Amino acid sequence: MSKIAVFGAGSWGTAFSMVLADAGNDVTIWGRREEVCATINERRENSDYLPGIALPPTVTATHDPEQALAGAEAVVFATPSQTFRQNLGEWKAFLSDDIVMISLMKGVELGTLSRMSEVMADVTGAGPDRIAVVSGPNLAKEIARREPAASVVACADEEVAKRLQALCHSPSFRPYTSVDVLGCELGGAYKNVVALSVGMAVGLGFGDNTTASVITRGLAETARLAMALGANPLTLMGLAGLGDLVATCSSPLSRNRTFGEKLGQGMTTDEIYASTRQVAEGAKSCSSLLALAQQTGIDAPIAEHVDAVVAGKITATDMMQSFVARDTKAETD
Ligand SMILES: NC(=O)C1=CN([C@@H]2O[C@H](COP(=O)(O)OP(=O)(O)OC[C@H]3O[C@@H](n4cnc5c(N)ncnc54)[C@H](O)[C@@H]3O)[C@@H](O)[C@H]2O)C=CC1
Ligand SMILES: O=C(CO)COP(=O)(O)O
Repeated sequence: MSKIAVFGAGSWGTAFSMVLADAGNDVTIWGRREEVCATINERRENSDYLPGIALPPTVTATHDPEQALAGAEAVVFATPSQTFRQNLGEWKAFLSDDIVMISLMKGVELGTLSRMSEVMADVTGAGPDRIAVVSGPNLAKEIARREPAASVVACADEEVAKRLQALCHSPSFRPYTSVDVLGCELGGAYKNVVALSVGMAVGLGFGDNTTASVITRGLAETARLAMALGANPLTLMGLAGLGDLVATCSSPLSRNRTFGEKLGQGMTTDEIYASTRQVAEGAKSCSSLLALAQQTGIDAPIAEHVDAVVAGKITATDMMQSFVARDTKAETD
């Protein structure tokens, strides 16, 4: 039985802990709030994030990072992206020199424009063979209900990816390997921005033609940037690209789509932040992805418009009108 540490006792950290436990591992969650850890240990439930879901006996929680990491062969990170660099700086002292780090996070850092694998490399000095990501159509609540789903485990070292794949292959969770860490991370971060714009369309009362058009152009925009940065185009057609984009943009469970829906209904960004504790990564990553696209010389109208709506510079209605009115061009340009 392998011991795995999972940092982050929110929706996805907890649901992925269940996957790891179902796959036969002994899992220790590090939680920021002691009361959440106590509930997990005493009531076998994370009532704040996954109420009504019974946790397997091999999942326990602690607020002590050293204790969480003791004897762990891999550590999984599932906290918000924008604070991850600071968090990891605090946890770094407890990481062994050979531990493999896995990011579940779907954001790009503001300012540095770093992906989470790059933050892990910067902060710890670890090489690419110790850095991996898991990304795919994996809405936490559905995973926690053990509904069948697939995902991608990406690491530049294929042997490491295969080892991690075996660690998280459970009866309801099917991981595929990839060596395209960049493609998986950009697919995961960009789909949140596209889900914001789809949510806005839904909030404005538009139907399936509108959402399908935005989803498809969102995939084109994601692929344009990711390929310019060196991603394999097939990654964007796969689970961490199209798969996650479809799941997130279609599901009322998505926090990003819901955030967009509220913007479409006329709420302001501050009002939405005040209404939920859960992270909607796209509301921040729209700025970093836009900056990354500008730096790379890539046209990114969806990121540009979502960023402007989130910043309160234009309305969701302005965004939709502008999408249609933009200069016309060939679909493949
Ligand atoms: N929920 C989902 O369905 C999925 C989420 N993800 C990604 O996983 C990451 C985590 O998301 P969720 O677990 O859903 O978020 P969440 O909002 O449910 O939980 C976030 C967790 O991080 C903790 N946290 C918040 N601020 C913190 C800070 N400054 N320092 C340390 N811990 C902090 C919270 O207490 C909470 O335990 C995000 O990047 C998200 O995009 C990826 C796939 C699925
Ligand atoms: O990444 C996700 C599903 O794969 C979850 O999306 P949200 O963060 O929008 O809830």
